[in-house]
Amino acid sequence: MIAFENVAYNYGGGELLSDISLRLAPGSFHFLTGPSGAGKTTFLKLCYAELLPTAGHVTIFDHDVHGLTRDDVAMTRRRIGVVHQDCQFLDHLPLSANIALPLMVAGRAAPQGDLSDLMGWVGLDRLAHSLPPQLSGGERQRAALARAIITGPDVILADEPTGNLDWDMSLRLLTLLVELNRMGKTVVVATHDLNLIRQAKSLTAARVLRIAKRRIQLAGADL
Ligand SMILES: Nc1ncnc2c1ncn2[C@@H]1O[C@H](COP(=O)(O)OP(=O)(O)OP(=O)(O)O)[C@@H](O)[C@H]1O
Repeated sequence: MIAFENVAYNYGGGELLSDISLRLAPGSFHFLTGPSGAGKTTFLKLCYAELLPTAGHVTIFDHDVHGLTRDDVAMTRRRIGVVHQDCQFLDHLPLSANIALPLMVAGRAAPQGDLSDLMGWVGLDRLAHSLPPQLSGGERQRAALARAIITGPDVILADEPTGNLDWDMSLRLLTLLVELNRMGKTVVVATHDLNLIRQAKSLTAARVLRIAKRRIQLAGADL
């Protein structure tokens, strides 16, 4: 689904990621961990062609990103839902409109039933008419997840989705991600939170990728 072959990335100050070869198989669940600044967000950006590798090949849905036209990138992005570390909303639009925004941008209408089902699933149905500044951190993160999946992507990339959340809310978000994976979605979650990863192991067969010294390796059972 997404494959890296001898990939490196360099912002200009030396290689941040080097010689990365891995494959994110359809329906897999991966955590990505590593110290702050190790390159987790950079790796995720390579997974949705926001960045192109400075060496090696990234293949997304069987297409090498170097050969993608701008239209191809737009099509590819529709199949990948991204929950950004610092999720931004349009503060003057109600939550339901914010969540439906990716569909509108794609020129598709959100069937009202589908939108309310999705908002119910993330537990935000009663906040459909609220404005983003009125939301708590956990509500914002669940809204960001709903917005990332409204187009029905095959892949969900979440960058520190539980960063500022308390444990109960982190678990709630994790449960949603695990449910999405059970529905067949390929999920990658970047996180510092080793407790969350341990908890997830009781819920799903997640693999853990660890970035260290510019390389990404499968972590052992010590987590
Ligand atoms: N656009 C950029 N230009 C130059 N350097 C950058 C750019 N974006 C990120 N970096 C640097 O690349 C390194 C890795 O950043 P990245 O955000 O991928 O790390 P991270 O593991 O996600 O960190 P954190 O856990 O703190 O979010 C950092 O040193 C960062 O300062």
